[in-house]
Amino acid sequence: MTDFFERYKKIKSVKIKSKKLEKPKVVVAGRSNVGKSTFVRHITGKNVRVGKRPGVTLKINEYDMGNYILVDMPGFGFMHGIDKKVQEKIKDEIVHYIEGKRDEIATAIQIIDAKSFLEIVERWDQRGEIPIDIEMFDFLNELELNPILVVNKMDKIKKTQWDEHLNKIVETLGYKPPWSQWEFVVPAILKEKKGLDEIKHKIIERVNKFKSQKTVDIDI
Ligand SMILES: Nc1nc2c(ncn2[C@@H]2O[C@H](COP(=O)(O)OP(=O)(O)OP(=O)(O)O)[C@@H](O)[C@H]2O)c(=O)[nH]1
Repeated sequence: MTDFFERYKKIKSVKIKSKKLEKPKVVVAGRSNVGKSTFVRHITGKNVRVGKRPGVTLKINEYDMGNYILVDMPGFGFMHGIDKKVQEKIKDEIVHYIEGKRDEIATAIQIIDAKSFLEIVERWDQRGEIPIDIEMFDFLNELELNPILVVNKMDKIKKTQWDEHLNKIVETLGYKPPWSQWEFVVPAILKEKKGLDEIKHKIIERVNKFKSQKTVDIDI
């Protein structure tokens, strides 16, 4: 009996060690052309291709960030010259990946384009469909990934209209204005690295929380 417990304890400690060695993942998602590659290039410091043509990012890229692994997902949504079926397949692959690796993912970053987000939402609403950006954000929340919503290209919005615009965005996602009460919202101008430090800070907070929760889970 004692032997059994000793052996069990040994196996358990090996498991704990190997779990602790795994680095949590942080996934980056967003429609095509929202500035995802710009973000990944700035945060990783590596030379990621930044394209003007939508749909440049076609595969999943992973970057070792020290404390975590940054996973750059392919851009989803409508893309010129890409078949609707292929677009659906990309979306399905993203969903499949995130669901499959849920336990390894500390958080997600969803980047949206401040201006086109509301325009696209309106268009989809008129068709009676759920806009893909909203669908993705709801999905990330349903999985309790506590996603960071990066509202990029704020330079396209007049400074005096920032609050009104951001309020509309949070309202569209089902949250009450003012937007500033929601910790997950980060207005950004990624091409000028504005908002980058705040995003980094939120990632680290979430990664640390994830790591401490993981340890508690395993010790029980
Ligand atoms: N105005 C403005 N443009 C930006 C900003 N950030 C990125 N862009 C531009 O938006 C375009 C698309 O940027 P990317 O970083 O390639 O976007 P992406 O989401 O990776 O696009 P895909 O590769 O198609 O998935 C480029 O022309 C960028 O220079 C920003 O803060 N403001």
